[in-house]
Amino acid sequence: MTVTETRPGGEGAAAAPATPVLEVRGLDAGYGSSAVLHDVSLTVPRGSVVALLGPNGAGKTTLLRVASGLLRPTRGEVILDGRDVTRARPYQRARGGLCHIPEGRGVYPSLTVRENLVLHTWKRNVDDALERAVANFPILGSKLSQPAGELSGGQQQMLAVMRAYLDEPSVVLVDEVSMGLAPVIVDQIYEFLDRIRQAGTSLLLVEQYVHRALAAADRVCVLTKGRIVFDGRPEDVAEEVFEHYLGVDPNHGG
Ligand SMILES: Nc1ncnc2c1ncn2[C@@H]1O[C@H](COP(=O)(O)OP(=O)(O)OP(=O)(O)O)[C@@H](O)[C@H]1O
Repeated sequence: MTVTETRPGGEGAAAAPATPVLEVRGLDAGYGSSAVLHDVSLTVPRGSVVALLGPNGAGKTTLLRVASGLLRPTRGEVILDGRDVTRARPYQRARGGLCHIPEGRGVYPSLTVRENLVLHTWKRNVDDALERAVANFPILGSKLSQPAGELSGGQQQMLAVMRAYLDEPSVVLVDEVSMGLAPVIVDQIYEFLDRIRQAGTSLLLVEQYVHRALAAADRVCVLTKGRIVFDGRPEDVAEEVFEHYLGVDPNHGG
């Protein structure tokens, strides 16, 4: 185990254990006159992993953007740790315990690996943070002085996901973390996310590999054309949902 501490659940007093760490209720959102999300509600129970699945263009990234405050909904609420943050700015939600790891490599390419890590040590001792990063992803240890832009895609993703540990969030939104990566690297990143989860952090995962997401998740929400069409346990996802909405064989691959 390289991540062992229990998460405090962000700034201020932690909410009661039964309070979901994140809830969105009745969200409508879009871009200009283009409506994307329609009456979307979703709950991330404390300590759980929720997989948000759905076809391309369904609105998964849009939902994460609304949850983290990058996009203002036209209707509905976002509740973080029992507090209504619908009107809160992204940095206020970050201070409240929400960490958003966006699609693509969320690193500063011209800064060194060390500098990228140190940017996320506002809650931590720098030496401890570097040590933890290297313990989780040893390859980063030999690259601390290199610009992050010179790392491979997988190494950049390792660096990006370290925020899920360094920021000490209560909930992490992870968007397409596997995109374009070799399966062996994806395995390492999922092992890291599992350690984060075991330490008490909740996760909302958008993932293109349906079966990998189902294996990691306690709960699954399927979004299609901006509407939730399934919300339940991974083992209860019906064949029809796999075939019609997710486009994968219920038993293999994907
Ligand atoms: N910045 C933007 N401006 C206008 N329309 C956008 C913008 N971002 C996304 N959209 C549109 O919103 C819809 C939902 O996009 P979104 O990226 O949320 O879907 P997604 O489910 O994450 O898709 P994917 O799996 O392909 O990443 C799409 O029709 C997309 O074209």
